[in-house]
Amino acid sequence: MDRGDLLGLRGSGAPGELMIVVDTLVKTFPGAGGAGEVMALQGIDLEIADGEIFGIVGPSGSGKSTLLRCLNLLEEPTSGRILLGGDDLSKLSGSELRSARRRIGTVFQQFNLLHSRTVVGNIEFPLEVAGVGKAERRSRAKALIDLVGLTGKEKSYPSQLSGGQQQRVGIARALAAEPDVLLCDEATSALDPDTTDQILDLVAEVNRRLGVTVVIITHELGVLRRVCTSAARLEAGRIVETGRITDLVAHPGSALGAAIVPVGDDPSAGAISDTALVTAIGDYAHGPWLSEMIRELDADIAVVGGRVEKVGDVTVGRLRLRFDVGADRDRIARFVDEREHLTLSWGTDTDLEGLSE
Ligand SMILES: Nc1ncnc2c1ncn2[C@@H]1O[C@H](COP(=O)(O)OP(=O)(O)OP(=O)(O)O)[C@@H](O)[C@H]1O
Repeated sequence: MDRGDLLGLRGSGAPGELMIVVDTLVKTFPGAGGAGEVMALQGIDLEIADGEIFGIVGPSGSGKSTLLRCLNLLEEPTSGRILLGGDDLSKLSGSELRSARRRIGTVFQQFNLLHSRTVVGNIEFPLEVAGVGKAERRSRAKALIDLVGLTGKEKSYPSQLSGGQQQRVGIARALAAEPDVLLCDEATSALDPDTTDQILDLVAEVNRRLGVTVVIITHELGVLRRVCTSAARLEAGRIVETGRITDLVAHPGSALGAAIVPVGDDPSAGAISDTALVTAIGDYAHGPWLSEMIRELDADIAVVGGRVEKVGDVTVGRLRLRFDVGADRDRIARFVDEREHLTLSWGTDTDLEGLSE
């Protein structure tokens, strides 16, 4: 699929069309010192729609990097398939494989720039390797420098740039071959919080203007909140939950949703099992649903925790509520069920490893 001229800005891809399909992907490595095999990926199924910004999270050793390396064709799957825009990558070899590689750009945590080359030289490098002529290289590099906000820095070397500027070069270089997919491997982990936000905003702009599908490996909840449209959580080489971010947040049983909008422990020291976590999504989060609940249920309710977050461009409010002893849980459930934008679960949140604020 041709992403077109970078100078001509585009909207995102056809909604609903799948860009990446991972089908029963298994990856094993030989164990160290003759020990048995390490099964890094144990049958991953994943669908990523064209134009999405898809986050992948999980604790250390859960298989995130292995999955990313299978997606950018640095690792060969042991079994299973990866389809990119409908093409089965496992069936490609030689020149087809090389051109498939150019459909995927990768941005690294440590930028991985060539220190002996200028900004322009770094961005042009993948185009040189691909045999693109000089005039075309220059014009693409210029458009990308503009896009990532580095105009005036063309002749600087990486050592003369801040971390955020170096990552802008990393993003421009990854986009040089006009890929369909941008893979970001902990691309903001080496950056301070303000620079992280600027780089995330750039990734979102690239996604919107070029229509590039973005896959982000991250341990930062802020990344999921700020830019991701969907996410998957890995544990021990398997996907344990996946979905649109707003659906995960609204879903009462979702550990990832709870981590994205955490309410925290109940400081009133009562039993958590007696409290309910109520989530309100969108405009409803701004509305008087709590007073409605108190009126309609004629209940005494204490608010013992709460948080309101912007998740993408949707507001999500979560409250931990303590009802009076003997409250009618069925009636409370009915009240919530009758309202499309409210969900409720009783009891505790699960603590997730490998995620930080
Ligand atoms: N080249 C390799 N040889 C042997 N085992 C490997 C290799 N690469 C990864 N593994 C093993 O596969 C499992 C998954 O590793 P992977 O690096 O994909 O996890 P991760 O979720 O990216 O971890 P982290 O967050 O720490 O980077 C681990 O048990 C790891 O030790």
